Parts: sequence; C-alpha cells; structure tokens
Amino acid sequence: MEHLQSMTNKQKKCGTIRKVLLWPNTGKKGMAFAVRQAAEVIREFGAQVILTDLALTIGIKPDGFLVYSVQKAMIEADFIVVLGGDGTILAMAQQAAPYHVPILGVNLGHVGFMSELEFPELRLIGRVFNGEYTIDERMMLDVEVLRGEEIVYRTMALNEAIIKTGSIFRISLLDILCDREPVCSLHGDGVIISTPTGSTAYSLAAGGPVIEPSAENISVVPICPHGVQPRSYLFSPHREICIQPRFFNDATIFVSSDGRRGFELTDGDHVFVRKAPFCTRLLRVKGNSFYSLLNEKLTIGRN
Ligand SMILES: NC(=O)c1ccc[n+]([C@@H]2O[C@H](COP(=O)([O-])OP(=O)(O)OC[C@H]3O[C@@H](n4cnc5c(N)ncnc54)[C@H](O)[C@@H]3O)[C@@H](O)[C@H]2O)c1
Ligand SMILES: Nc1ncnc2c1ncn2[C@@H]1O[C@H](COP(=O)(O)OP(=O)(O)OP(=O)(O)O)[C@@H](O)[C@H]1O
Repeated sequence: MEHLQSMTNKQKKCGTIRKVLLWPNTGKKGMAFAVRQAAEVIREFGAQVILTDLALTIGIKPDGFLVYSVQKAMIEADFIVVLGGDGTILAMAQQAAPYHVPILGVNLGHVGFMSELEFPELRLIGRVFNGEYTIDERMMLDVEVLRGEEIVYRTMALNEAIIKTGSIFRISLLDILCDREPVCSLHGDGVIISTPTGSTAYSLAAGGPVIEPSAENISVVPICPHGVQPRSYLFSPHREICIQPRFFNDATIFVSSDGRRGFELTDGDHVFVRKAPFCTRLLRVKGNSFYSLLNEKLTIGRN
C-alpha cells in the first residue's frame, strides 16, 4: 500500500501553523464557495492554504493557493479541513493517518456525525490557531485478503470492514476465527468488523452496540444472521480476526471498507482484520460530548 510505504515518523501537532490543506468533496454543489470562505478564515490567521489538483476541478482558480500532490500535502500540512460529510472524512482518514495529520471536519453533508463544525460555524477554525483544541485519536483497522501466499487486497478503515454477499437474495456462510481459533460459522447476509468509531454507522444498523470512540476494541456484528447465535462479539484490539467465506451455493461474496468499492472474494481467500498501526486524529474545538452528538445527529426524524 503506497501510503504505508511513504509514512513519516514526524508526529504532527498543531504548534505553529503555517499551512492548512483544504479538502472539499468535489461531488457537492457550492464547494467552490465553501473553499473560498474557509481559505479566507485560514489566511486571517497568517497561514497558507494548500489545495490538491482534484480541488481545481470544481472551478477554483489556483491563484493564492499552494497546489500540491496529495502526498506532498500530507507531508506539509499542519492540519486538514475536510469540507463534506462522513464519507469525505472516511476518504481522507486513510490518506492522513500514516502522516499523523489531524483532521477538522466541516459538515456540508447530510449527517456529518464525525464533523466537528457545521458550515455556519466556519470561523471556529480559528480556535485551532489559538490552541483551543483537543485531538481525538481514533483506532483504525488494517484489512487484508490473502489468496494463497499473495496479498490481493489491502486497505485501512476508520469505520469497518464488511464481508457480505453480493447476491442480495442468497445466503452466505462465513467462518470467523480469532487468533486462528474458530469462533463461529455465520449463515446470513454477511458480517461487519468494526472499530469503536464505526459502531455508530453500519454496525449500529445491524444491531451492534454503541461503543465510545476512545475505546479500543474490534466488534464483530453479523448482518441478518440466520440461526440462534450471539448477535455480536467484542474482541481485544490485539486479536487478529480472520473471515473465511465458504462457497456452498452460487452467491458472490465481497469485502469492502468504509463504504468503498467492494473486492470480490473467491474460494480459499482469507480476510484478516487487525488493529492498524496508525490512527485518525480528529480535531475538536467545541467540547461537545459524544452522547449529546449521538442524540442530536442519530435520533429518529433527523434531517
Ligand atoms: N444500513 C446502514 O446503516 C449502512 C449500509 C451501508 C453502509 N453504511 C455505512 O456507510 C459508511 C460510508 O459512509 P458514506 O457517507 O460514504 O456513505 P453513504 O453516503 O451511503 O452514507 C451512510 C450513512 O452513514 C453515516 N455514517 C458514516 N460513518 C458514520 C459514523 N462513523 N458514525 C455515524 N454515522 C456514520 C453517514 O453520515 C451517512 O448518513 C460505511 O462505512 C458504513 O458504515 C451504513
Ligand atoms: N473528495 C471526496 N472525498 C470523499 N467523497 C467524495 C469526494 N468527492 C466526491 N465524493 C463522493 O461524495 C459522496 C458523498 O459524500 P459524503 O458522505 O461526504 O456526503 P453525505 O453523504 O451528504 O454526508 P453524510 O455521509 O455525512 O451523510 C461520497 O460517497 C463520494 O462518492
């Protein structure tokens, strides 16, 4: 994995802030305006604003910005402002983690559960410059598919890895092992292997527990399990979870991480999930509690 190879030992803090990366979700309307507004706030505090080439595709002129490759941006940026929703933070998380760069989320999505600020609160970016912030370190997962001796898929995940049937009307059978010891065999739609951060996402919808984000553990939650068996398992972060699909019918089975494109598994594949060597660092400037956020953003009848 390219970003693992290019990791740096430099521990990023927000000491003297010179450069800030602005990372917009280029698929959303009004992003060019949002970028200009955020850049204005950052410049007021004497820092330079970095954009990547991707951001220039939404009609922003490069004048006055530092335009870097993603890798150079990760090395140079003191922190990243992500303009988008949870999906945008998930996409950035795996790129930023190996470089230890903190992320401040500004919600321009629907829920923005992981975002610290709403768009009208943009000026609160200034609190980072004033040292009025904390950093939430969020455990991540390392997800790997072994086919024979070869690693054919590898990624990091902030929320979860999902192993699920691609044939929506067919059942899948998955053997779950912990440190190579059999735990159970699951008939059903699939399984979610989640971090505490991911516990409020798909895992919650599948009946998994809400786990406070500072906890470190790996949860395993079956999706629509068929049979009388535990509805979830909670493992130490030091365990290695292995999922072996058994192809006994014509169903296809995929692995996917953080909602990204799936990778199709074949007979004999082993999916290994372990705690990743890096974490996502989320900047907090408002001091809101996790539980108030849970009630505010994830209750029935939300927008
Ligand atoms: N049935 C479900 O609830 C379901 C199904 C598929 C995927 N997902 C989740 O979607 C995530 C990808 O998010 P996306 O925004 O790219 O896709 P998306 O646009 O399909 O949105 C999925 C929803 O999950 C929310 N979400 C994502 N991460 C969250 C978190 N850590 N805590 C609380 N809510 C969270 C998002 O705000 C959004 O409302 C996956 O990691 C998975 O957890 C959920
Ligand atoms: N730079 C980018 N980073 C991440 N996703 C992007 C980007 N550009 C376009 N997208 C697309 O936009 C989709 C929606 O993004 P996002 O999840 O941030 O918004 P949302 O669904 O409105 O918000 P939320 O997840 O908070 O409900 C992503 O799944 C992705 O396909």
